[in-house]
Amino acid sequence: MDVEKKINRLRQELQEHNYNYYVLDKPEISDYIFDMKLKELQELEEKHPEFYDENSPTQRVGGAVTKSFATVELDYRMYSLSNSYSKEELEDWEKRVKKLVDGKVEYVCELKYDGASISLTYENGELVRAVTRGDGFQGDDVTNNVRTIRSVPLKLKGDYPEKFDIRGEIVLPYEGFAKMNAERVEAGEEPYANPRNTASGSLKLQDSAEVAKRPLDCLLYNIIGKNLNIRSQFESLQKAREWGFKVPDESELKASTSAVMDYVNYWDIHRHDLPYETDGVVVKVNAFHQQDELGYTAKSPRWAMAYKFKAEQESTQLNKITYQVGRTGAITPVANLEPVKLAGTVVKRASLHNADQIEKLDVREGDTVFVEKGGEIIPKIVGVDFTKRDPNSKPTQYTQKCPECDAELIRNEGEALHYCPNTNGCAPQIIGRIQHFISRKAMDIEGLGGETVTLFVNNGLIGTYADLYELKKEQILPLERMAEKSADNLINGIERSKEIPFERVLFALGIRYVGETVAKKLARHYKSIDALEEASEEDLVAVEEIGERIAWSVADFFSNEENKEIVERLKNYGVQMEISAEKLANQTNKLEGNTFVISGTFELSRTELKKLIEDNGGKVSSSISSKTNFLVAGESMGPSKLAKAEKLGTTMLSEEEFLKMVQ
Ligand SMILES: NC(=O)c1ccc[n+]([C@@H]2O[C@H](COP(=O)([O-])OP(=O)(O)OC[C@H]3O[C@@H](n4cnc5c(N)ncnc54)[C@H](O)[C@@H]3O)[C@@H](O)[C@H]2O)c1
Ligand SMILES: [Zn+2]
Repeated sequence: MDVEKKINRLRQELQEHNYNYYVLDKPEISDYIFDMKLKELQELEEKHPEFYDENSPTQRVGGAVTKSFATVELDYRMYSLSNSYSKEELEDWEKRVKKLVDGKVEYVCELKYDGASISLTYENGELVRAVTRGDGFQGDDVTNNVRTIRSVPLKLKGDYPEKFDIRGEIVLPYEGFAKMNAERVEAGEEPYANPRNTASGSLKLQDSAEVAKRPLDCLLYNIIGKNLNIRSQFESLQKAREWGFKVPDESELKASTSAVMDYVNYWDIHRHDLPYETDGVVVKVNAFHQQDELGYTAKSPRWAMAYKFKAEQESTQLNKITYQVGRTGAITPVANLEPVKLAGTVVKRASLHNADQIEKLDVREGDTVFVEKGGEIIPKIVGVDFTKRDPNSKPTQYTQKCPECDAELIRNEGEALHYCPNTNGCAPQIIGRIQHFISRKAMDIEGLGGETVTLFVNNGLIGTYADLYELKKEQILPLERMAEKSADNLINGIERSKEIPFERVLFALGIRYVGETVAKKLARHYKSIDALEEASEEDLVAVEEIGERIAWSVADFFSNEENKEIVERLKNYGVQMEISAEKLANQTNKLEGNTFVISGTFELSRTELKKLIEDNGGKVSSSISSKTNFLVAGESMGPSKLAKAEKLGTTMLSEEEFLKMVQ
């Protein structure tokens, strides 16, 4: 192919991947493949300087500003990093460094945290601004979202300078990521792909209250400003710690690239013990005066180099594709593999996500596939080794029947997953639903665990969660491992669950897409199961924050006669199917459709104010935006909130005025 054409094609391709990665947070290729393509482009451009273009992905930071936030100029540019994948590349870099600077060079090794870059500005010890990297010159103002991250200090300690910027990475530690995904799966939704994209996506949410719920963390690595009196990168890390920032303490000072390689090799193995994802090591020339001598290229500092870990990938044979049925009937395809060792564990199964993914990768039984372990618990298939494909193999036909009950599967328009519609006759759904019903956040039935539920179902004692309320001690005593005392506990636990408030009962029913929050909203709005049952899809969509998908799912649940009967039975056993009279007496819809921000100090506590707003149907948000209807302003309210409210023309209320609204 003609070189110019090839260069242009690569540029276009890389730009598209940048967009998928930075703007949509949905990369379609692995980082390694991306880096190899970028390298190919770089080499072509070096050989053919006549095709130089300042807009090439080799010359520009890959991100972009979005339209959803205010765009702000960065006081100091944010760069990308050059990267290397081998000792040789690192040694070449060292040679270039030594050519350009005088004297002894020391290197700081830091872990390369894999998340979203952020720049924080502090003035007089207070966080005033948080901006994403954007295109490196200007970024998105995400201050309100970043304020909700607990490891970001809002006020500093020690002898910090009057004004400075600090750079870092917003990450989502594995534990929090796994918890978020467990909750999504609970609500019948597809899990998030990996911590990095979820962290970056979280930062771009419009509702800060939603961001606050995400267990994000902020790790800092660089202080920038004027007259800071800091002379090296290592000292800068130390200072940041002293002022109250979270700076991981794995960083080390090294005298040569061979010592750097020891550090890299150690962390390549031990990175799995860290609580968050890392994708390499960043090596930086320590002394700031040497950094100044080295300077920058169009895109990255010459004084730093990222050594990237290779994603852990192996190839193995795919023996069979099987299908699993979840509690909500969602089907997930699973690749059963010839066992292979990957990142220290033996892998036998990998996720294939859904039918689209299988089609996109064109995975077939008998193929040799590439398996990768990212932030996920279960590894995934990232590609097929087509050179090894049996020429007689045929494209995978996604199953049309439920593997458990043989029912014909359905797939709703616009949805990625297939479902088994045989809700009340499909074993994993029956068991999963009862297990969800008894779980801690739902009916919280003490003395009853998931395995016991399976035992009961398999012994024909129960077939729906309503059957729990008919269980007799005599029935369960003969079962394995059931002692007198545990049987009593269990029966008492079931009895006590009749006190669980309606909103949690609604969540416990396990209606697809009705998670905890949605259940609360529906309970508040409809107040009883009868009213909810009568609501049409149109009525439901009209409720604030209830989308079409949820509305459809709720209506679908109640259109099923068996479900209606189960609900009726629960009501007759005395399970709470409406908001209690006492609670109802305190609740109105006076503030429905209005969003409030509370700022300052009041006679009432903030919790009391918040409860008043919510009990009267209003919504509380932590930051002012164009969606805020009222700002309840107390004593000593923050000047930035006031300025923002004035700018947006938000109506301000005193405590007294607010109380009149809900009287
Ligand atoms: N898969 C895809 O489609 C796709 C598309 C675009 C980019 N990418 C990936 O993203 C990378 C390019 O992104 P980039 O330009 O942000 O470069 P980068 O992520 O390789 O390096 C720069 C970034 O590293 C981060 N970082 C983490 N720890 C650091 C530390 N201790 N010190 C300094 N910086 C630290 C900073 O946020 C900085 O902005 C590529 O390597 C590529 O693998 C992938
Ligand atoms: Zn089924």
